[in-house]
Amino acid sequence: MQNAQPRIGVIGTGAIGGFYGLMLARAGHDVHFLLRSEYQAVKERGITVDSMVHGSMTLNPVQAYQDVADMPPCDWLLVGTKATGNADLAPIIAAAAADGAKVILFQNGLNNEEHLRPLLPEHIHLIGGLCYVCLFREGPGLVKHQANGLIDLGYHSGLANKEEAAAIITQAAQMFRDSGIEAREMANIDLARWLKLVWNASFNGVSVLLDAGTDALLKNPASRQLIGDLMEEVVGAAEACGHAVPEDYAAKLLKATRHMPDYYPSMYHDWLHKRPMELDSLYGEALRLGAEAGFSMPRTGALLNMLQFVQDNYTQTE
Ligand SMILES: NC(=O)C1=CN([C@@H]2O[C@H](COP(=O)(O)OP(=O)(O)OC[C@H]3O[C@@H](n4cnc5c(N)ncnc54)[C@H](OP(=O)(O)O)[C@@H]3O)[C@@H](O)[C@H]2O)C=CC1
Ligand SMILES: CC(C)(CO)C(=O)C(=O)O
Repeated sequence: MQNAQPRIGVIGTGAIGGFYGLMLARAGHDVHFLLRSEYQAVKERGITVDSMVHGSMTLNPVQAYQDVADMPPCDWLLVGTKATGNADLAPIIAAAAADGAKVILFQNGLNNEEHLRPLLPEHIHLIGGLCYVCLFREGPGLVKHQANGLIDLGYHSGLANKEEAAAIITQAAQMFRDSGIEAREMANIDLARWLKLVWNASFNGVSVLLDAGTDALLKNPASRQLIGDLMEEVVGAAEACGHAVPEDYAAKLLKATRHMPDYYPSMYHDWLHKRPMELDSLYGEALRLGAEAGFSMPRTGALLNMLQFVQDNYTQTE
């Protein structure tokens, strides 16, 4: 049974979960937030998004939970955790989901839905969501929003037929648009993931290794060349896997990045705070799929090896 007003749950209230959840709540939706380390701070002071686009926005009080067992069953679930924790995600999603719930996986990388699907109950509709937004956590319950917000949404799997799946995506897109967020309906979620990866596989890892944001990386000819070459490699892999990438896609992304404020990607913040980086979903999966399609990605492979070294150093010394 769906509620008259759909109930929305946010699993993982960090930068992405905090921002999109707050935007939906601000538009009048009934939003419930699952938190972990920041639960107490959010219970006391709420969630604040300091946005360079919308100004400062605070949601207080917050319908916040520390234990998924206390959450009411939700019709929509927005998953804003890092892909590194996906092995533990399925029981949490299943516990928070109403019958026939629509679960939107707001994560970067490839094949996230592919790995999660077999672990989820059949009744759940699984949707991929790619967020073109610049956010980071400044402190407990405090999110900085620097730019953008567009979401690409595509149905991955569930009991819906083709028409029903398209209707679910239209409904999701409308819910975000009504809350002031641009949303596009994507017929092919795998293509949407590859397109997003062109930016993430290049900027995310290089920002960590060179300890630099987008402005510095684009200003220096050597790093600009490296970013461009990495982008072209991912475009090549996507095409080898059968995806039609728009013409001059890498050049267009580089141009769009010049118009963004100086930005340090989400992986940079993981490195800064010595958290696991999304190495497998951003790099490992692309290398595997590329290799299966007979496409070699030497630059991406080298980047992954260096990032693995960096991560091993800080995880093994703690
Ligand atoms: N930041 C951005 O601008 C963008 C990020 N993305 C993608 O979005 C995804 C989320 O990134 P982002 O929001 O930056 O990450 P954050 O680290 O800011 O947020 C992740 C949140 O998930 C919480 N969490 C993890 N596991 C659990 C759990 N088991 N129960 C409850 N909460 C949990 C974390 O809590 P805790 O603090 O306790 O660890 C944290 O609050 C990633 O895949 C990223 O690549 C995509 C586009 C842009
Ligand atoms: C491409 C970008 C900056 C969103 O626009 C992003 O996905 C990230 O920081 O991980």
